[in-house]
Amino acid sequence: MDNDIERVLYSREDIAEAAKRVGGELAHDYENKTPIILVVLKGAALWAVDVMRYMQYTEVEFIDVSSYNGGVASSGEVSLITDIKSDVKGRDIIIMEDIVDTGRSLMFMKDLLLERGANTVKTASLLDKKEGRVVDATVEYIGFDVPKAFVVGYGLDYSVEGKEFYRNLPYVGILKKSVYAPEHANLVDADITSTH
Ligand SMILES: O=P(O)(O)OC[C@H]1O[C@H](OP(=O)(O)OP(=O)(O)O)[C@H](O)[C@@H]1O
Ligand code: HPA
Ligand SMILES: [Mg+2]
Repeated sequence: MDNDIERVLYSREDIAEAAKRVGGELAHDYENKTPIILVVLKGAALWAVDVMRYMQYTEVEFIDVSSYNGGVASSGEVSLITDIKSDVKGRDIIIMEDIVDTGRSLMFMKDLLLERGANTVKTASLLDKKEGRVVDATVEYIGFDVPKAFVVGYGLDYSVEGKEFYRNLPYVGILKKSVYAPEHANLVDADITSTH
């Protein structure tokens, strides 16, 4: 799998430091509050666990939304796969994301939560790809500002035909173009699947 990575952007140690920093900021800003950490499945699971260790009181909820039905481009439509279990009315919500790219997933969730009467909705994302934005979605707590490239690792996947790859890499790196656009290299499909 490491062979499919063009360049490592953030090491395991860089990410641990970012989680400590963001967790500290959240602990400070939500002192004496009872926020709900809303983990966006599946990609944000690793980052969310790291960050919440630095916080005091939190409740944890999960939501699963999807807009990348395989491949490297947003389908443009966000679908709600699994809804939140608890009532968010009057609550302070911290959305935990691995990446905010076009911003569509985040916008979809913010609208949903505010419509249901959440008191505040803020976002803590491992990565903020500002150059990818097509809607006006803001991230309040950012691990790293990431350049406009398809990145994988530390929760972020590249999926082909329902199979997910690279989520378990302990770092974040740029995926080689030859993996998803074989015409850019001397690779054929068979080589791609055999490299994972
Ligand atoms: O800003 P956007 O362009 O909407 O992209 C960001 C979203 O895309 C990814 O999720 P994905 O749909 O791939 O689901 P996954 O986390 O299960 O891989 C990522 O985890 C974010 O939720
Ligand atoms: O760069 C990305 N990598 C993986 N998943 C993503 N979902 C949105 N952007 C990305
Ligand atoms: Mg994905």
